[in-house]
Amino acid sequence: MHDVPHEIITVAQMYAADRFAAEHGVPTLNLMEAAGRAVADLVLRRKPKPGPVVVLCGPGNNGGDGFVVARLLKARGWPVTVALLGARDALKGDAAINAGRWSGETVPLSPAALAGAELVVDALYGAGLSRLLEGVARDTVMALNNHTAQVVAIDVPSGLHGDLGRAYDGLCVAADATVTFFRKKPAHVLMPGRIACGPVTLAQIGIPDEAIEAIKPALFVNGKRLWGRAYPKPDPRAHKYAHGHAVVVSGPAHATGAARLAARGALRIGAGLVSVASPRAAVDVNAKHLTAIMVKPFDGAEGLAQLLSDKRYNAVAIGPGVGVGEATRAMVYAVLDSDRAAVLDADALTSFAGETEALFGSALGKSVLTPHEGEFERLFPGLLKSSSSRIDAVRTAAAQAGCVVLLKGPDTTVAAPDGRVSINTNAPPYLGTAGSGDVLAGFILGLLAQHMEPFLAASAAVWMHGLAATQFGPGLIAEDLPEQVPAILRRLYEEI
Ligand SMILES: NC(=O)C1=CN([C@@H]2O[C@H](COP(=O)(O)OP(=O)(O)OC[C@H]3O[C@@H](n4cnc5c(N)ncnc54)[C@H](O)[C@@H]3O)[C@@H](O)[C@H]2O)[C@@H](O)CC1
Ligand SMILES: Nc1ncnc2c1ncn2[C@@H]1O[C@H](COP(=O)(O)OP(=O)(O)O)[C@@H](O)[C@H]1O
Ligand SMILES: [K+]
Repeated sequence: MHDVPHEIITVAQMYAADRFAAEHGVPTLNLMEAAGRAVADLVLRRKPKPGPVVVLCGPGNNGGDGFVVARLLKARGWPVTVALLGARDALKGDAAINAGRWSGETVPLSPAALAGAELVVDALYGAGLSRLLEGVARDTVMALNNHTAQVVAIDVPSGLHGDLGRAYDGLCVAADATVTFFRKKPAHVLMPGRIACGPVTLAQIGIPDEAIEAIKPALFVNGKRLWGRAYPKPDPRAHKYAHGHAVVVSGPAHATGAARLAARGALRIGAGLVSVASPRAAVDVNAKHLTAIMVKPFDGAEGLAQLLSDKRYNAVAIGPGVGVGEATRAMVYAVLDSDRAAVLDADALTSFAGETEALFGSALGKSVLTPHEGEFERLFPGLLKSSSSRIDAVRTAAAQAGCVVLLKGPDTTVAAPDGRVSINTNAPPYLGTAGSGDVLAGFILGLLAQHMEPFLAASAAVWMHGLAATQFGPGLIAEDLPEQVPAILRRLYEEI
């Protein structure tokens, strides 16, 4: 398994990690030296030939890191200028010490200081900046974002808030690459911060790893490190029922494709058997288009309840294509009453707009809700806007619903009611194509059928979905996604 740490820590937790290091005998000055060295190393990797560098240094420790970078690059013969925000004698602590060790050219920060730079190191502010950029810092960042120099940001692109994943008023440095320390912060994975960072390098600078055990983060980059150990693996003793029997509820005769996309996703990801529960009037069309997947006729919510009384069906997905209204609400209750692991998606969510109290009051514990932003707004009106970040919004939603909630998007966020949250970073924009969400519901369903717990199943499915899209590439349509799974699984089984 790859060993880039997957925990994400908040700004407050980062300060706690610093304190932990200091209490365990690691001088903060050493951390700053190692941080600056990691940044200088990245600069040398990105630009092997020396050229004019301007280091923008701010008034805090981020600026202190900048002074270290300036010194290390100058020592290798690079032409380096430091552009300092504020007075040099206003610097404190380790930053002041490193400013004292800088013997090169220092000019006041201004847009003019960027002239001639081929590379700019952004050491103005770190992840803890709790206000918008103002004055000369603002003017310089605006000039920098229109400049041709490549930009390497220290910790975060200045102006970006580490916990929120955005700048207060939208203005932050647009970096070509970012180096951060110890663990990623939310800003490195949430949109639009992720774009402002460019590729993020995680540098270990001497903070003991035990600090993570003390901090106990509940936020994770979605990936194998999070769910690899829980992922269902081939077992020579198993038979198809050991891999679960997944059911997807089909819509009426004119809207059956979505259910079949989900069903195929569930089958490809390894459910032992998959059935499409089909309204009788849609049996013909479903049967014509399905082979390995079975068709099970039913009528109405009562019929669905009767069907699900067969204990061999252990996971159910409902929503894609089923239509909005009372009939769907009744079917959702039939699914929840059956006490199976469940995926509630699309119309199964929209049908509860304005009536969420009853839904959240029922036994949702084994369910995963998979809204996109529109559906999320219908279920949790105003929550996205009133929350400080997407992480807080989805975490609150999961606590309110009492089950796993997955908010789709380029930074798909999955939250469990116990507070765990994963953020996905591998999804390409061409996933925004009709029916890709239906396949995602099927992937989750297939993993639930294989007895994975809902938070890890949902997270793993999101990651597989993103990788399937990346692997197929541009031109993707929803049908392509399940067909990418075999190649992904072949590699995955070797890695977990
Ligand atoms: N965490 C770590 O383990 C390490 C962190 N280092 C660096 O330290 C940085 C964090 O240092 P700092 O906490 O000094 O952060 P900054 O360097 O972002 O500076 C904060 C400064 O900005 C100003 N500021 C921020 N918010 C303000 C507000 N609301 N109102 C007024 N002024 C405000 C203040 O002057 C404050 O001193 C990180 O970004 C990283 O670059 C490194 O030195 C190495 C070790
Ligand atoms: N810009 C984007 N980048 C990455 N993934 C995206 C983007 N836009 C949409 N997606 C993904 O595409 C899928 C769309 O699902 P959904 O909105 O339910 O559509 P549909 O109902 O057509 O299947 C989700 O998994 C979502 O995360
Ligand atoms: K910075």
